[in-house]
Amino acid sequence: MFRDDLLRDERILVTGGGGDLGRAMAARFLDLGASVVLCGRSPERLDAALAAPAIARHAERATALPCDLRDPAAVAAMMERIWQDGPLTVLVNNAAANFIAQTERLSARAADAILGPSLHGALYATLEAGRRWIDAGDRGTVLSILSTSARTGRAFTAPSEMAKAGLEAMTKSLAVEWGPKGIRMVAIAPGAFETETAARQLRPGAGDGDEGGFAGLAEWIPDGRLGRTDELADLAAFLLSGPAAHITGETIAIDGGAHLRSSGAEDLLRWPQEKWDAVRQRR
Ligand SMILES: CCCCCCCCCCC/C=C/C(=O)SCCNC(=O)CCNC(=O)[C@H](O)C(C)(C)COP(=O)(O)OP(=O)(O)OC[C@H]1O[C@@H](n2cnc3c(N)ncnc32)[C@H](O)[C@@H]1OP(=O)(O)O
Ligand SMILES: NC(=O)C1=CN([C@@H]2O[C@H](COP(=O)(O)OP(=O)(O)OC[C@H]3O[C@@H](n4cnc5c(N)ncnc54)[C@H](OP(=O)(O)O)[C@@H]3O)[C@@H](O)[C@H]2O)C=CC1
Repeated sequence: MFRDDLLRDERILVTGGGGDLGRAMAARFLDLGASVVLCGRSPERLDAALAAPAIARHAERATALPCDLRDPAAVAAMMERIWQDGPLTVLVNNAAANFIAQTERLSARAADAILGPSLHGALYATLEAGRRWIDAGDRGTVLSILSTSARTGRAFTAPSEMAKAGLEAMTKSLAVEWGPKGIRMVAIAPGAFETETAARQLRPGAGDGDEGGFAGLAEWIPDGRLGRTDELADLAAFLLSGPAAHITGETIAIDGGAHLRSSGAEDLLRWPQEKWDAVRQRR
């Protein structure tokens, strides 16, 4: 589909690179010639990502740095370390946290557990990369992974929707402010992709024969299926490539048209209180 050297000149930081979608994007960027740095909190998850065959076969161009994006000093230190080996050309804001809950029962700590990495962490990383690009007169691109719910809102995941809508506002605002400085801001809004964490956090089984997972969502999706990680990775690669140079401030949805029909909370809106109580107890 793409030329093998499409991203040859790119050096890309993928936050949450130990997670399913981050890992899939990193592998695709490596296939297309880029150098990639992965970050996340868990060194074990990062090591597992580096050892995965799709990444390990490009080992000379893949590295990882543990970093908790909720800590601005840790983000600054990570960027300093990365820049010691040369500038990034691309930041992919992919790391996030999310879980379903009745919003009125969220503690302040629970809300911050979601807003911290998903909104603040992405902003800290964008500021650290952006100011380095601007100071050096370098070009750069920020790709943020949002969610279709930045457009629709979604019941029972309000803090995550607030974070993703905030990142969409950042994408549009900085496209204008930083565009003249050579920085491009783009975003992808995925619909449902059955990654291990998303299925566990967003559709936990609640007993009584309910297996959980995303399978039941497909009936709401106009093309009848969930997204595939390779489709997301290809869209990301295109948005980072030369042919996309005139696209900025834009968010592309990849969801089979699902958000035009539903925010994806129809099943949750029918849950009885006992089911919410059961899920809350099992967390
Ligand atoms: C028609 C179809 C349309 C399409 C539908 C699409 C549907 C999919 C849309 C998906 C959009 C986005 C998805 C994602 O982002 S998936 C990625 C999820 N990945 C992660 O969450 C990874 C990171 N996760 C974590 O780090 C943790 O799971 C956690 C989020 C819990 C944060 O961990 P942390 O260690 O920081 O937090 P603590 O365990 O210390 O807890 C902090 C407080 O939060 C409370 N808490 C934790 N879990 C829950 C819960 N499940 N419910 C309520 N409250 C929770 C916890 O009790 C702490 O609060 P207190 O101290 O007050 O008790
Ligand atoms: N799967 C889906 O259906 C959808 C996903 N998305 C978005 O796609 C992106 C990837 O999701 P997905 O691959 O499914 O989820 P994962 O949970 O697999 O990936 C999220 C990654 O973020 C990292 N992370 C979380 N908190 C922090 C933190 N404080 N500092 C650094 N890293 C952190 C986690 O690593 P660690 O725990 O090691 O820190 C994890 O690897 C997210 O932005 C998500 O919101 C959007 C719509 C739908």
